[in-house]
Amino acid sequence: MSNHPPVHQARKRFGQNFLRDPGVITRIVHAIAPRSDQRLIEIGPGQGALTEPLLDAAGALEVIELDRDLIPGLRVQFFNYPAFAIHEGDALKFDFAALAAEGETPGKPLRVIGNLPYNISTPLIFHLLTARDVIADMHFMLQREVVERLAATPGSSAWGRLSVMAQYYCQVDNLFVVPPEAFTPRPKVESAIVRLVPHAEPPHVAHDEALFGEIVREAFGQRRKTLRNNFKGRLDDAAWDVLEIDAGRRPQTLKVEELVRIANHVAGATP
Ligand SMILES: C[S@@+](CC[C@H](N)C(=O)[O-])C[C@H]1O[C@@H](n2cnc3c(N)ncnc32)[C@H](O)[C@@H]1O
Repeated sequence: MSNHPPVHQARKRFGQNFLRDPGVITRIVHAIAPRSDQRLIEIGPGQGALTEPLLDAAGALEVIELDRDLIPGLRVQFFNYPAFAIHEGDALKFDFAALAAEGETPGKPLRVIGNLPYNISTPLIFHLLTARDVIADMHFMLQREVVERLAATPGSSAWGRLSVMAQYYCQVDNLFVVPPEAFTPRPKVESAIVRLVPHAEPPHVAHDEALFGEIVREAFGQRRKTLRNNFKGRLDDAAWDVLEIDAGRRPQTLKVEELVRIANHVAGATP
């Protein structure tokens, strides 16, 4: 059992919407299924809605919290848990690879969890993807629309750069929707829980991942244009023939594997 935290006024600039619904909290913890031999990292513990059941299940937990005013409350609340640690700071700048290399179990992959502030969710996911080698999996509560983009399939309206980059590096599962009433204060939009599990090896390997990222950005830069127009400076009709991709298609229809094929062709063609 934890101690009772002091009263805190939710702050908009830190994207604070605190989870209050015990049924939703149980469902999230159940989906994560934490175990005592795992290294759990929670981003943005807030007032500990997820922290407490995660700690009870795993026995150990580290949190990263940016709002300094929440830190004393967390210290009081989890005073009785010896294996609870707080990292004060910005998760967007946090070195997850260095964290995984240190501590009592260096090298143990991290399980990252967070009910994330909506304003930082996409950059934070891109930041975490750079540390994917030290991450076992990630479970996030995000704006429902962002989860739908992460887990989209080619051809759908939600399919875009975020879907491609997430699915290049991870298996992505849209788990369930969480209504605004589950939080205080209530957000204006619906939320959803997503699971991202980094692939040990990407199923389709881009030889130059930075170039792959550029190609994906260019592909979706102007969605209404055909591939021929979007890649005018890079690929001519002969190249599209070699790639066996119809240059009259829209970027929205491209699969991850096709984007990898384009990037690898461009990489090969670049002197
Ligand atoms: C949506 S609230 C979730 C709070 C709590 N986990 C819950 O479910 O009730 C987001 C939390 O992330 C924290 N936060 C915001 N920006 C952050 C950042 N860049 N790095 C770490 N924590 C951040 C906020 O202060 C807040 O505690």
